[in-house]
Amino acid sequence: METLNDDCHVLLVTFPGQGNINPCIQFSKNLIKLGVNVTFSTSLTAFNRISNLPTIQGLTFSPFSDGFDGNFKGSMNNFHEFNASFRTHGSEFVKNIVEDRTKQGCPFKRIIYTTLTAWVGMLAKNINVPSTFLWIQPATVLDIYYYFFNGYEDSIKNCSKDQSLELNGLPLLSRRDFPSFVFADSNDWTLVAMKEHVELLNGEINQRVLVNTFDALEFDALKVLKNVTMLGIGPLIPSAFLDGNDPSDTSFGVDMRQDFGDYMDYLDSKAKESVVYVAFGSYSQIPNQLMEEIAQGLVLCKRPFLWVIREGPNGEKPFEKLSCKEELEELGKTVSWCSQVGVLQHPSLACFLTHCGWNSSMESLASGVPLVACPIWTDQLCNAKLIQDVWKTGVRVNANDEGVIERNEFARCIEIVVGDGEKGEEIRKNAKKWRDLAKDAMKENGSSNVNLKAYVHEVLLGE
Ligand SMILES: O=c1ccn([C@@H]2O[C@H](COP(=O)(O)OP(=O)(O)O[C@H]3O[C@H](CO)[C@@H](O)[C@H](O)[C@H]3O)[C@@H](O)[C@H]2O)c(=O)[nH]1
Repeated sequence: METLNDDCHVLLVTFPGQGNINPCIQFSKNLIKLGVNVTFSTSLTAFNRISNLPTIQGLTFSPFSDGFDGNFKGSMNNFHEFNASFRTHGSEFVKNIVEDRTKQGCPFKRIIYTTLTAWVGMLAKNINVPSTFLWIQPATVLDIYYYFFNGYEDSIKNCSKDQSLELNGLPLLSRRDFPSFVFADSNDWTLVAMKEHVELLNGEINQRVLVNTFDALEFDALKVLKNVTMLGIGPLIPSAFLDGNDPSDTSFGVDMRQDFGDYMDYLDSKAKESVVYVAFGSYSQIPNQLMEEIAQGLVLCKRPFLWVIREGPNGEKPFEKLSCKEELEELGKTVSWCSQVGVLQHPSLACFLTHCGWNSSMESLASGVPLVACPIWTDQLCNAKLIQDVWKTGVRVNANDEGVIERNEFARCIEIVVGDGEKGEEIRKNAKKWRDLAKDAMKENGSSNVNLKAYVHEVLLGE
């Protein structure tokens, strides 16, 4: 590790979701290894839910009030209002902390802002502080928003179910492959946030945008934006699972839910590559009907499973509503939260039935675990396309004519991925290939490591 240098101190602001905080924490650890100090900020609503913040030299946590402090339930129930409040309070906070540090004679070198917080980039411009955008979804998804807001809105919105759209640098995309936000109302805050990101990018020249991906994974997609340089600096997952240089770095360390740790014995007791792991990230609540079909699909497969079933924001217990509870209890195990990066490394894992959140996608890719892709919304739809058709590390479930993904479909896809057929063999081989390439990217001379070092030396230390 290089010597920490307080002249090189950045402020990192992120949206307060687990799927945002995890990669940002890992990014901070990687910056610190290169001698950069990081002040990490997001809202108190998130911080109040993390029971044990990690102590890392060079990392300072600086949460701010978002108007919903301590009221996680309230924030989840009214997301639009929460985001507006987060943004107003956050803008005040960023202005004040930047001013304070400048007055103290140790100004921030840069503000780093992430997906969904373009307002931080806009504010940085207004107060004349340089900023960098860290995009924590695939480059392909950023490219799609870039095309969407630069002349392709109608072609994308009008792309029908049976049509494919050709966009330079991207695979052929059909309607179901686009991030769902592009079909949202133009006033929807998620689409507005993406528009702000693209407008900021349109106004940049020669800036670097950091992306949680790696060169080999999205070689062409990383070249789509012409006026800025996209740099793959991922996968942003604990380094023990990648370069192995720091065996103690085995978790993000910032879980917002309690991990009871009672599943490793279960995994230990199972045969090699036998367990189906099921999890849908940290945010989406799965509709009851979908839960039931997944449950029945697992019963049909008769394979051991580990299924993360989170409580709803109002304390709902979705497992209790399933009609096949007893059969499920005999076949496998459910938990309310787990250390997913740890679980994905376990030799007993056969496949991961996932919603294709980008962190889950990268974590499984870096662990060589093949996927059954069941995307729900946002980037997950595009991620599923990349998983099935570009990297060929999994299969995507299909809905029937009524839009229902049936139990037989879940069973069919799981069997393809873990069964003896040729397709399963190919998928498992690809999963191992991409795992090795992900690890290569994070090695000393790997592309992501070289890209991050160049950013730190040329942009942060060189300023
Ligand atoms: O039991 C669990 C379940 C999840 N996780 C972790 O939680 C994170 C979940 O992230 P992700 O897979 O990306 O899902 P979401 O939480 O749904 O993430 C949101 O944010 C992502 C980044 O912008 C988007 O790609 C997703 O679509 C969006 O839903 C991952 O690091 C997981 O390892 C655990 O540690 N334990």
